[in-house]
Amino acid sequence: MILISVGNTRTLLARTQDGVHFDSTSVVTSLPPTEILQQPGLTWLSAPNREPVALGGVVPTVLAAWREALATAEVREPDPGFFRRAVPHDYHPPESLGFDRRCCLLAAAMDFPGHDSIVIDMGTAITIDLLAGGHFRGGRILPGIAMSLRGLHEGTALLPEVVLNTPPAEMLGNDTSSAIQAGVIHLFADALRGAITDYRQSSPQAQILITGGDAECWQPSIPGSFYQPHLLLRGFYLWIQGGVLP
Ligand SMILES: Nc1ncnc2c1ncn2[C@@H]1O[C@H](COP(=O)(O)OP(=O)(O)OP(=O)(O)O)[C@@H](O)[C@H]1O
Ligand SMILES: CC(C)(CO)[C@@H](O)C(=O)NCCC(=O)O
Ligand SMILES: [K+]
Repeated sequence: MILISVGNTRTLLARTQDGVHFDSTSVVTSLPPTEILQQPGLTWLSAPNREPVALGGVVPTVLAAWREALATAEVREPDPGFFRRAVPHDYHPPESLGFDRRCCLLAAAMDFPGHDSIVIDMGTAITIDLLAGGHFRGGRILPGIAMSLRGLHEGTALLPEVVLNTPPAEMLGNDTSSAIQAGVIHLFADALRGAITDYRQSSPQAQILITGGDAECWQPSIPGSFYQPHLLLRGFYLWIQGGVLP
């Protein structure tokens, strides 16, 4: 099966035989799907006799462009009813819960039944969601790391665009760049730790699953967390399969 997941910054293009191992690459979401399909390295996406394509994401206009570009393929889109049954929730309105959050919650619910999970997705935006007793209890949406750094640069005259070092940062910065490093790294470290502490008041045993473009370098600063690079793809696969495993 081929999986296409449209994120705000990057679009994941993946292929799997078993729903466990994923061959994946990503392209910038702003590139038109027709151009992506013509890239030499991606012929498996557009080859004749191609396998079924699962399509999902969080950018409606880009999803529409993909539907058009894939017109001749067998395109499968996730069924909200299945999600609702697999991961009951009170999100309002229910359909507004982001596709990427749903995929990660579904993977956590189906792969770790009986476990409560705090699901952290560090992408363009960051989400910190609580799955407890098999139900999605709600979560937090934060600006992402790259977006926050860009915001400081674009909203001021004197702050440069900074590339973030790997956490931890020094407590006190003594030049502009170090002060931004200290500010942004501590902002997110404190936000993640705070959410974990708060959520564990109701779910003391909750495990921490962390995924998304910025997850790998942040995982070590969240003690006890598990880096799950393919959490979204795994959930997307399970969703499209309707929970039936091969
Ligand atoms: N090659 C890359 N290009 C852009 N951002 C990257 C790259 N690798 C890692 N990142 C980091 O990943 C973050 C974006 O995460 P991700 O790739 O999960 O975004 P996304 O798929 O657009 O997700 P979302 O659906 O949350 O918008 C950025 O904050 C950036 O720092
Ligand atoms: C929160 C993001 C941007 C995270 O990628 C995405 O899941 C999204 O656009 N969600 C829709 C709004 C919501 O989940 O409430
Ligand atoms: K994401």
